[in-house]
Amino acid sequence: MSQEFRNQEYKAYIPADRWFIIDSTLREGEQFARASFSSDDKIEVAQALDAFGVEFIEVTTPMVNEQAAKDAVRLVNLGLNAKIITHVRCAMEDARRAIDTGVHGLDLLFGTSSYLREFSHGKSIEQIIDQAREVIQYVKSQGVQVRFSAEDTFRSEEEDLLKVYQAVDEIGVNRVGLADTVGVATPRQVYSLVREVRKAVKCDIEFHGHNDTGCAISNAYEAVEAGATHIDTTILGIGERNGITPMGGFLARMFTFDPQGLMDKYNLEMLPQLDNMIARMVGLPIPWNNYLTGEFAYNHKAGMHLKAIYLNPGAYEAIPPEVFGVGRRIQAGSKLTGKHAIAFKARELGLHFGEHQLRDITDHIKALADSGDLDDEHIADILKSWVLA
Ligand SMILES: CC(=O)SCCNC(=O)CCNC(=O)[C@H](O)C(C)(C)COP(=O)(O)OP(=O)(O)OC[C@H]1O[C@@H](n2cnc3c(N)ncnc32)[C@H](O)[C@@H]1OP(=O)(O)O
Ligand SMILES: O=C(O)CCC(=O)C(=O)O
Ligand SMILES: [Mg+2]
Repeated sequence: MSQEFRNQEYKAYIPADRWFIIDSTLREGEQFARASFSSDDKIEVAQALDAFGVEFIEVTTPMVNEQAAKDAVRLVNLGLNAKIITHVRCAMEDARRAIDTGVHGLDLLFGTSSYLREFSHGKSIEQIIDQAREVIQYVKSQGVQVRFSAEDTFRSEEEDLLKVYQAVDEIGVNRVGLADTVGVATPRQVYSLVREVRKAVKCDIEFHGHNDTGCAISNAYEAVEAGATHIDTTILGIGERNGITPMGGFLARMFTFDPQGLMDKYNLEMLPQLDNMIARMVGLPIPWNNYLTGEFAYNHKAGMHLKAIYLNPGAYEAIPPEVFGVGRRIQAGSKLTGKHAIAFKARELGLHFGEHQLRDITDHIKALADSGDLDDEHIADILKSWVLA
């Protein structure tokens, strides 16, 4: 099987050095129904993420309990290349506690939608800005990075958002964050709001997208296209409800624009290790249709596909599986198979058949497979018995 990888089919119009990953498996991911990471789990996850090459690791607020604070200290003390950031409410008490852990940055958030202003914290836009000023100035005075995010951005008024973002930009944040907290934004909305924010602030822009309506990956992609610099992901997409942008799916999306850039930046072949690690920790299997690492993500079955796949896998694969450390599955024994697939199977066994014989064998296999697929061993037995017949 020849693996000809046609790079010219990829248009590198979003270079991989234009964006960074903030992996939030140890923060948003802890909010997943089945996640409850022990201290040792957190160390294992952080070390794996660091070996993979993510630029930032976001961890749960130390306000959760004493152990969460100790865990943050332990993660910082690992001395990883990835920066450790903790995610806290925009409140002095939280900021002080976070600074005490020695983290490299604080991700502050404050809800700006009418829902959250009314039912969460009860603050007006002016009060949010005043409180943000005090907290941001304090964090900056401690010499660590600071980001301010308007929680529930996409159900907030644009006028309020721009007022808040411009205010925190002037106070001196490193990044502003746009959060699709309930996963309601469309890709076009994300693109257009990030464009507006891009024009309004000097600092970097982060995007955090939930997957309630299935747009988390496309929204993250649109955010980058519109000028976002940092994307929040979690391994397998775990998070509140049905989660956020999954790291693997996001990387698959971005790989198609700049394959070499991604390969230079991350140890992509570690992805199955990361996905398996989180599947084990949350006690669930990797979904069968998961991006890149799902059991059937690289399964090829229909005869028309198999013919081309044998000649060049790129014919039916956007991304070569080996780049992400996974393999392809050739399912040649189904009723949808074709003579080319059977001929390739025969050739693998050193057998060659004429056109008529091949047609007969294929028809025989298709007829048998009508009552259930044949595995490779069964196909091989049939091919060998045909030679002897
Ligand atoms: C969309 C997201 O994922 S946001 C991140 C969510 N993460 C977490 O909640 C982390 C885990 N949480 C916890 O351990 C706890 O909720 C704590 C420690 C943060 C707070 O616990 P409690 O004091 O018991 O409060 P509780 O969780 O019931 O209520 C939330 C409090 O945060 C306040 N709050 C909400 N958003 C903000 C904000 N951006 N800045 C400041 N305070 C805020 C609410 O007003 C409420 O305080 P109140 O009781 O004075 O009204
Ligand atoms: O802080 C942020 O930007 C995101 C917070 C969050 O998890 C959300 O809004 O869904
Ligand atoms: Mg979230």
